[in-house]
Amino acid sequence: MRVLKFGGSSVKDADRIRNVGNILQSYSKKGIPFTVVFSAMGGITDLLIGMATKASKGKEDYKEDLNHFIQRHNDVIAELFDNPTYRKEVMEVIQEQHETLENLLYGIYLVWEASPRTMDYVLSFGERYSAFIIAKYMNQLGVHSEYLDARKIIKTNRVFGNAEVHLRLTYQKIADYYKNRTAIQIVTGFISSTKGGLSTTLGRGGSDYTAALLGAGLEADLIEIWTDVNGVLTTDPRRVKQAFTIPKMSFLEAVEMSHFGAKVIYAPTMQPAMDRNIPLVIKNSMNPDHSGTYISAEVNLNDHPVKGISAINNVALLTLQGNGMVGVPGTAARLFRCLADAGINIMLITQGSSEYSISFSILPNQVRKASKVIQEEFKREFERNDLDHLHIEKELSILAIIGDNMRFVPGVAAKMMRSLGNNGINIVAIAQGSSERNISVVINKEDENKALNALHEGFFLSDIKVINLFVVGTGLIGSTLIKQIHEQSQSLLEDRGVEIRLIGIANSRKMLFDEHGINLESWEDDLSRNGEAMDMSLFKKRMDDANVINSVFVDNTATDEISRQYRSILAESIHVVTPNKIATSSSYEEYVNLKRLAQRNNVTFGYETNVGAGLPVISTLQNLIHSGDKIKKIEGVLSGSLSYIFNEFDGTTPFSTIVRKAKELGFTEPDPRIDLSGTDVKRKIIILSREAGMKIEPDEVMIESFLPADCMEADTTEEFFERLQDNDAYFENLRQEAAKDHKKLRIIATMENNTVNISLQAVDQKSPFYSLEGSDNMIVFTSHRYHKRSLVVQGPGAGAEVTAAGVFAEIINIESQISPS
Ligand SMILES: NC(=O)C1=CN([C@@H]2O[C@H](COP(=O)(O)OP(=O)(O)OC[C@H]3O[C@@H](n4cnc5c(N)ncnc54)[C@H](OP(=O)(O)O)[C@@H]3O)[C@@H](O)[C@H]2O)C=CC1
Ligand SMILES: N[C@@H](CC=O)C(=O)O
Repeated sequence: MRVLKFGGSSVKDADRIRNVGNILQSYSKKGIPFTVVFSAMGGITDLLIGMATKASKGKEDYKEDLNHFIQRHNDVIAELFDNPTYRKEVMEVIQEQHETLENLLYGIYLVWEASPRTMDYVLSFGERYSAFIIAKYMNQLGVHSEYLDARKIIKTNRVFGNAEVHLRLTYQKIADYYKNRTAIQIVTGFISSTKGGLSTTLGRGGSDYTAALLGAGLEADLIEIWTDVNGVLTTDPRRVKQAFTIPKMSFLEAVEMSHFGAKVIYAPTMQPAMDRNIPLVIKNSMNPDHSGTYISAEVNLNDHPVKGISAINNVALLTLQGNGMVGVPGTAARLFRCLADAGINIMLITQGSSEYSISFSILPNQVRKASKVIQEEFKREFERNDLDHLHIEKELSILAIIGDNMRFVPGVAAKMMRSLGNNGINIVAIAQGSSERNISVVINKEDENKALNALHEGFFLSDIKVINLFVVGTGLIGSTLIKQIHEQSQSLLEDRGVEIRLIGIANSRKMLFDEHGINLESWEDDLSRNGEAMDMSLFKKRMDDANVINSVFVDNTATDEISRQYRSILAESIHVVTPNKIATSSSYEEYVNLKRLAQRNNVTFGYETNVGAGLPVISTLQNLIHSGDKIKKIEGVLSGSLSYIFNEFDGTTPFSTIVRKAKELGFTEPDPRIDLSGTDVKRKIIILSREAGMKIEPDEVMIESFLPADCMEADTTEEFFERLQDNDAYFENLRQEAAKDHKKLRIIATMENNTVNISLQAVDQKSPFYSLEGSDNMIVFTSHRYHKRSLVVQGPGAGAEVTAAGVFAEIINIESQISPS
């Protein structure tokens, strides 16, 4: 025998009832013996409560609710019953019920009173209507069924609203009633009666309870709870898109999950099933082929240590602390006794072994009462300052990871803390039950979504990791980066299990956000059409508000307006990746602070593309240093644009024309004066020197300027090009002087003996820099280990594709940092 139960959402209208009819018909055809419990149609119980409450206050508009109630049921009957005989039969009975309910409400309206006892009677109409209509409908479908009012078989005490069941009597009545019945019994959920026949109700989750009682009374093989989701999910799917069905769980795991907010099944209702060891299955009436979640006594040691993640939204944490608690027996007993006497439910308790404090969480609406009873109970201790003030924190959430096998697997708690810590989520309190089936943390409510996603990814989605991008700067590098991400996204997902989502994007004019991911094909149009005015502080706020895990801020601008924000962004545990060199080459203090902040917050500060664009220059240097090498000298051609300009400058084309070409090719900075003045090279050699261990400030770099003074006095880029043109002969002269000695012109930066300089040099064939091509950079490291022959990094040092690829690589590498294992 199976007991099936369908909740209100599964029978909320005629279509849904037809769907349930199909499910039951197929069971009947397969010859599976079953009985079915029904809740009231979705929304009906609330409607009944509303109309009775209005009537009890003398408000005549209860009649509107009543009409709505009558209409909803009449409509369903009209839609379901095409057979006139059945329709007539159903309507006659229902019509009578309408009148009874109408009279009952009128009575309440007259006496201005709806006691819990009357209320239970009013509420019984919801389940009685649904079960009766469906029983008749099943007969119309050809499935021999009978309506069973559960008040006949479920007997309770007289605690109206939340009655306690007389189990033995109820089981006996169930067994007796079902004996020798051939028709399928269609039973009202939620309602019951006293021995004397007064209507009672079973409280929250009552229809599930009815099913569990029937299961136990009939010694069923299986209880099927049909709802509108595919079983118990790993976590709330409205918060975590990737939540999925837990195929199997133990009774105790299900109890833990439901205590911590999972609404699929109400824990106490499972008790009869647990007592008699009857498995339950949670299924979706809208997706009957889905196997749902199977809940039984079985604990499978091969199962994942964590089955689900639950959250209780909005709790308060109270902390009682003071020296007067240390070593004093009975303090905790007094605390919890006074709270229990006040009817305050405690959801989580934690006490450090120092015994200096006890923290516990309760619902926020009970804080005032709790505070009052604690002040009274510990009046003397507070007066003598043995206890400090009661500390109250609100706007918190409890998150719990749940699983039977956690106790056998070391490192689960560590992984939980790491997943939260890596995403900058502060933990206010931690508790673990001695069953080790549950580890709970208290966090700020505003972090709840992010925390659920972080934990879900950490424990369940090791195969797919999401990186959420916030990109500022959509010029040459920014737009190339987005293009590359778009082209690569499918294979990244398939080959590396990395999903990159562009959540926010901005240029100097507009910004646009979409927490589900901005379209990587139409982003440009979307940004210009739908974007709002760019405001960096608002951009940061949006980033905070999105509160998504694994957030990466990418700065593709060339301005310090944006790089000034890194500090506060890193402090929020958001990774920063940037080709913009301004921050790392500004004051030494800023450079060190940013690196420390990133380290402290467990996030990446990625600036590999600051030197050599896509070339592995900084990482090579860092590897040398980390492995204990000492850098003696760094010498390099560090500017891609200047390299290109001097490689092309062979006397056939004027200098100024080649500079223009370098800009067109995307080798120069947005403002080419930054390259031609040596500022860009200066920034790069500062960064390399710092990486090599030198505490250098920008004003300590010596630059031998090679530009005529009037060029640098130009106010605009265009004027700069005109002045360069005026000086073409000067540059040609420099070139010819060098060529006379078979030399080539190169801008070379050097760091040696704690001094750093940049100069225009004419180099001969013996120089490693002589034979550079295109936008080549060449960086020569001489170190203790590389002293006979230096270590050389060479390759294109500028250009949109290589630079964007370098930025992209740093973003992808963050995946290893967010790896849960
Ligand atoms: N080119 C190369 O080979 C290399 C470049 N880099 C670095 O890459 C960075 C980007 O260079 P590139 O793409 O050529 O520059 P672009 O001038 O092409 O793009 C700059 C982008 O930044 C935006 N921007 C400027 N100011 C702001 C602001 N205050 N707020 C928001 N957005 C702003 C611009 O907006 P808008 O579109 O509205 O003007 C534009 O989208 C630079 O820091 C550069 O040094 C590093 C290595 C190599
Ligand atoms: N403008 C820069 C680009 C890379 O940083 C250069 O010319 O090297």
